Amino acid sequence: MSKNPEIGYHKTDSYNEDSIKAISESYQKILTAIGENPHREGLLKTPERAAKALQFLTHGYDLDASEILRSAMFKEDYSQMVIVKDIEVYSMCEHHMLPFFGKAHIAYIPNGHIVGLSKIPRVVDAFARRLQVQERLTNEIRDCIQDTLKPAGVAVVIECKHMCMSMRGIQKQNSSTTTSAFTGEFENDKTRSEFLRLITAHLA
Ligand SMILES: Nc1nc2c(ncn2[C@@H]2O[C@H](COP(=O)(O)OP(=O)(O)OP(=O)(O)O)[C@@H](O)[C@H]2O)c(=O)[nH]1
Ligand SMILES: [Zn+2]
Repeated sequence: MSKNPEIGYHKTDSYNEDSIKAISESYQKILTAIGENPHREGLLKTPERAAKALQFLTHGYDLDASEILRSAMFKEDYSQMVIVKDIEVYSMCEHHMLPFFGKAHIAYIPNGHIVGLSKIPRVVDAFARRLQVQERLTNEIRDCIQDTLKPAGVAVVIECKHMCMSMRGIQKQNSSTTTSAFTGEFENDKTRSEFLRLITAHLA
């Protein structure tokens, strides 16, 4: 898989064949362990398909989130809040390897540089497409933007539903989890409130 920041995400034709082979062999053993027959027709290609799916779902390990941001930073004299909201998040909890998914809302206040807007969702994906906990995902996005772009402040709010809490375990279908992380000017109540108001407002 590529680390090229210009690509920035996984290309479906660039699987790592050695790793696909190793994961497929493991999935074949899992099929046997759950009482299935991995040689029946419907399951013949399943280990390989599942291996490719897992490699896609964890392709963030091969991405350099800072490099993605650095590839599109522009000098600009704009110092108001920039918000990208409702960014779809798909990740996998590191405890059960089940999906958690929802939305991220991200803002920064430029300090000499702005960043190409698409790079913010790309940073989200680079960290989300790994085994994660929602809290670490939130902090990693904040730290990457703060350390690379060096803005006057960063705000990250993530709301997700965790399949490990709905389809198993406590089996709560409607609960969701919100996490947040702030730096700089967003540690100030007034700026943070403005951000929270804007991400809940329906402007369109
Ligand atoms: N803080 C946090 N916890 C998570 C996240 N994803 C899953 N978990 C929790 O991780 C915990 C693991 O707890 P354990 O008691 O070791 O696992 P378990 O026996 O499967 O727990 P139950 O889910 O309660 O059945 C559970 O409480 C999950 O809800 C996450 O992103 N952040
Ligand atoms: Zn879990």
